[in-house]
Amino acid sequence: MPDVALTRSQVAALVDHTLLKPEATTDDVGALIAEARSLGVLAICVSPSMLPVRAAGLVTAAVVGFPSGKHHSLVKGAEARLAVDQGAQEIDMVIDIGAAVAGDFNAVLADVLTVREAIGDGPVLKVILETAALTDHAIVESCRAAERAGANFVKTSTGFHPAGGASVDAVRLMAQTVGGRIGVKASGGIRTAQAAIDMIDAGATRLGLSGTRAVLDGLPD
Ligand SMILES: O=C[C@H](O)COP(=O)(O)O
Repeated sequence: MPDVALTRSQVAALVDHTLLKPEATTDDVGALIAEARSLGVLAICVSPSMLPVRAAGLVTAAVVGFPSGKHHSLVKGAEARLAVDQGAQEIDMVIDIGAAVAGDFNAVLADVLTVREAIGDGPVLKVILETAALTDHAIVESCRAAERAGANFVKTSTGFHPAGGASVDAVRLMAQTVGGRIGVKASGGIRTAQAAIDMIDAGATRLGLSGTRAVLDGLPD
């Protein structure tokens, strides 16, 4: 994808403004919503216990099986169902990263399918692979499994794994694998406007940011 001179509003339209810190309070989420509105972003992304929220005009996303992914699939499904019942329009679930590391991509597919079946076809389902902890082969096969299971996006990272967050190489590989059939969300450690542009140039169609204002302030109006 050619390097394009994206404007502040064009990038903002791709952003899930995110607050997933364990210490986050309902007041913090209220401030997140106000800032999201002021920044003109697409969505907010919060922990499921913070729902329901009053975020009219914004898309509300909630994480599931976060951040380890080591929850039973049925627990992830129930968590996702409850989040949707409490107003989430998008679900960002974490796969069982160990299954991907072990090459058990049928288990990855079953995990994602369980959540998809729990929420139905309406909500957007994004699947967090934790790409910094995976080989290129595991990234490719996990993308394929997620797509087969009905994911709407594949997503790089939780932002909480010691292996790191999003990389341009991982985003490019994910984008090549899904071929535009589903979205690619880059998240985890994206701190500057240039980093955001690089991810978009590599094929990211959504950005998960906690430091959204700093990223957008680096872009032309
Ligand atoms: O999308 C979810 C991530 O937690 C955002 O990562 P970040 O806090 O490094 O921007």
